[in-house]
Amino acid sequence: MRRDVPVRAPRALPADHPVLAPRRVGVLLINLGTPEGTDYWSVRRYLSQFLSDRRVVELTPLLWQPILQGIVLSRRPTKSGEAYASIWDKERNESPLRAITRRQAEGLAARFAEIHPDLEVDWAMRYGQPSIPARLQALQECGCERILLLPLYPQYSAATTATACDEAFRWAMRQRWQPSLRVGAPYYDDPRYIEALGRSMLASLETLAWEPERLLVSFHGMPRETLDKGDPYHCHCQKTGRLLRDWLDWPEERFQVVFQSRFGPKEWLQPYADATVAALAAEGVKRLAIVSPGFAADCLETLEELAIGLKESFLRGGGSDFAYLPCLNDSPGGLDLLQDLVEQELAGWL
Ligand SMILES: C=CC1=C(C)c2cc3[nH]c(cc4nc(cc5[nH]c(cc1n2)c(C)c5CCC(=O)O)C(CCC(=O)O)=C4C)c(C)c3C=C
Ligand SMILES: [Fe+2]
Ligand SMILES: [Fe+2]
Repeated sequence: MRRDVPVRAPRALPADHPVLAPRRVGVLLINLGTPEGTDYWSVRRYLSQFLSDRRVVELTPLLWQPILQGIVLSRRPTKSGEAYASIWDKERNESPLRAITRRQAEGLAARFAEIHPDLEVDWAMRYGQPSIPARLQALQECGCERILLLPLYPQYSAATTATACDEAFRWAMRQRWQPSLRVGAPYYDDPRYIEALGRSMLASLETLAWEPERLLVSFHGMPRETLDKGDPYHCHCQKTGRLLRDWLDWPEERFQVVFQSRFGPKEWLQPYADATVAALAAEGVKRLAIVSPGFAADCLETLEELAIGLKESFLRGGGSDFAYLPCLNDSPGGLDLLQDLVEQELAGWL
């Protein structure tokens, strides 16, 4: 039962009291990050910060830093810079990941403006700009005493979700007056996520003049050993895949979960997307569709690696039709999902 709390008239603050902004609630959408440009140094700076993160490469820095700074970062920035250049928005000088994440935040802010005017929506990147500490600081300065961190990763992994939270909590460690922080849960099995994906895929499939013989559901890979160490990422991916197949009612023998974007010489989660596509083409499969539900926004790994690179290798191997089905991005269905997740995670705060 609700207790009746006596309402007190607001007291005037003493003249020398620090100025306080009106109390607000903040939401920070967090994605991975992206370079500032496609030139060698911009990509090198970004990769250096990303690949020095011990949540991403779990080797001792004594061993890894000489390899990273001396070998990896001498060649990879050029190769990755060329890949970024093939998908870059030259007019705004930014990557798709950055543009889409910003539009997701703007779209959510517009939706909440009338229903929750005390809510502030912002976005940040774990690597590069805008940084998590800078945007948390900005939210705090505009009066957010409560902040929801929403890592835009449906499937949890230490290399993505945990490191985003680490960065936010490192900022909080330096604050005298910390805001109350909440973290949105992974949503890999949320029926609203599965349905949004399913509907978006059906809409994309309807635009094709052909029917896929196979549907590949591709997730970003992780080193195989992270599974043995207890990272739930692999299980989350498999569950998303299974729920998606059930929702679509897609025949099991024409459906496969695969892992893409392998980095380094170690074994990663299998089956690999590139090897699977090559094998399917060799088997005589002609028509292939692929979707990547682990990315909330299209990015280098989907637009360049899948929609360009994998398509080329499938066609070269003998395939005739290849369709990449886009991420939810800032589509109406994508924004409906984000709005539902935010409202759910803010229960009691609004
Ligand atoms: C969605 C989940 C992601 C997981 C899991 C993940 C793990 C992971 N990634 C690397 C190495 C690289 N990833 C790169 C790009 C990249 N990775 C993700 C997401 C996940 N990574 C995204 C969204 C992007 C694209 C960023 C963009 O600007 O569009 C890159 C950089 C590009 C390149 O040089 O290939 C690297 C490197 C590791 C090692 C890892 C797990 C341990
Ligand atoms: Fe990655
Ligand atoms: Fe990649």
